[in-house]
Order: sequence, then structure tokens, then C-alpha cells
Amino acid sequence: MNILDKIVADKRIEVDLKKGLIPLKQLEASVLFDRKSTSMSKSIKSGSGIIAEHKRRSPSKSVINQKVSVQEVAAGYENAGVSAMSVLTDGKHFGGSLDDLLLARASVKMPLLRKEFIIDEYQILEAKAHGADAILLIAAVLSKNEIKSLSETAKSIGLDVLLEVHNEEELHKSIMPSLDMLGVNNRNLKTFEVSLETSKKLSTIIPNDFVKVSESGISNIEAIKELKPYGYEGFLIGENFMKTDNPGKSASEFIKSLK
Ligand SMILES: O=C(O)c1ccccc1NCC(=O)[C@H](O)[C@H](O)COP(=O)(O)O
Repeated sequence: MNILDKIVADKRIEVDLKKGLIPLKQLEASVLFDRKSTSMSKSIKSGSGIIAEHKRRSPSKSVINQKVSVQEVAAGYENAGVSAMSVLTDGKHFGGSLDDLLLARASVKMPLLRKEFIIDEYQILEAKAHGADAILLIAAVLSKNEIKSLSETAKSIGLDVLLEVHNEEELHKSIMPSLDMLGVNNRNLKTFEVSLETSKKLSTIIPNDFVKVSESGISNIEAIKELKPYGYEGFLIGENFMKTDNPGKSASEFIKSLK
């Protein structure tokens, strides 16, 4: 069983337990459910393209940063000029929570991505009820029909959809009009190795109708310069900012040197 299979097995148990505690109607009654979302894909196209992540720990790196508060990180990222913030909400493997999403929402106006291992419509309604503007779907853990129905649910409540792939096969089964952004994850989830070559290789077969996002292992400006000619407009960066004492300052210096 690879790490993704393990995370998803844990997630199925978690979602079933939560469904028994908080009914869908309660999520739909949340004040934030009626909030008008801000488009993450549009924000990427009109801004720096940097999607900065709140990431306390990870299966590949263990602890990254347990000291800074999510509010501080969110405000710092927004001041830095990022296009969107990704908030990891998985608790067991990444140390995140839905409270992190809620606190980020309370602190900033920019688009927020719920970074989660989504396998059920319930988690999409949770995302909306906690202030997300966009969700992530991971092709490696979903069938074509699941991608279709989950992305259509997200679109029906005004959320943008970022679909993540790791290879050509996942990409071919995933292309459909209910997606806004196609993300290529540079991290091999079996070995944890990262290579920008994955983004470069898959770029030619991503139709131009989608905003292209390169995810993981981006640690310097040179990587952005290398990826832009391949059509990438969005760049998801976690550890590089979060490993510092001041992730917002680190994002700010990064974005300044892009100009
Ligand atoms: O980061 C991991 O170790 C990881 C392991 C298993 C599944 C997902 C994982 N990461 C999620 C992500 O997509 C990254 O947090 C995101 O792309 C940022 O990556 P990085 O800039 O390398 O921190």
C-alpha cells in the first residue's frame, strides 16, 4: 500500500464518522455557505500565479513548521501578493484542520484552496461551509465518473476545481469541462522524489482550455522560469515558504524577484 492509498483508507473512515455527527443540512446552513466565492483560476491568470501553501508537516518531510499561526501565514501570503493560498486540512498526515481553513478565511480575502483528499461530496460541502473558493481532486484516487460527479458538485456551489495528475493515463481519463485548472504533481508519491520533468513532460497534452498548475518541489525562481515556457501559469509552493520562520516574508521576497 503506497502513502496515497493509506491516506485515502484513513479518509474513508474519517468521512463516514463525520457524516454521522454533522449532517449535510447543517453544513448548508453555515453563514459561509452563502458567501460568493472568488475565482482561483482567474486570480492565477491575473496575478503572480503563486499558490502558497499552509503545511505544518508532511509524509515526505515530517515536521516543517509547527510554530507559526495560520492567521499570520495567511496575512503574510496575502501581503506578499500570492494569487491564492492552499490550506491543507488533513489532520493525521499533515497536521491541518478545517479550523485552519476557517481561520485563514477570517484573515484574508484572497482565494483559498481546500487541500484535501476528497473522495465524497460531503467534503466539498464542508469546504464551502468553511470558506474555501476552490477544491483539489486527485485523479490517482478517483474514477472518471467520480471526478465528473465531484467536480460538477463543486461547480454547482460556485467552487473552482483543481484536478491533480501524476501521469499521462490519469490526465487522459480526467479531461472534462467541469474542471478549471489542471495540476501536475512533480512529487512521485511512491518514492517522494520530485522532478520538474513531470510537469514539462505532461504540459504538451494538457488542453489550453485549462489553467496549468505545476505542484511540489518548487524551491527557487529558476524553477518558475523553467516552467513558464511550458505554459504553466500557477505554481503551488509549500515547504519552501513554510520551512522559514516567516513564510509571508519568504513568499514576498520570492515574488519580488520574479518581477
Ligand atoms: O508533501 C508530501 O509529502 C505529500 C505526500 C503524500 C501526498 C501528498 C503530499 N503533498 C501534498 C502536496 O501536493 C504538496 O503539499 C504541495 O504540492 C506543495 O509541495 P511542496 O512545495 O513540495 O511542499
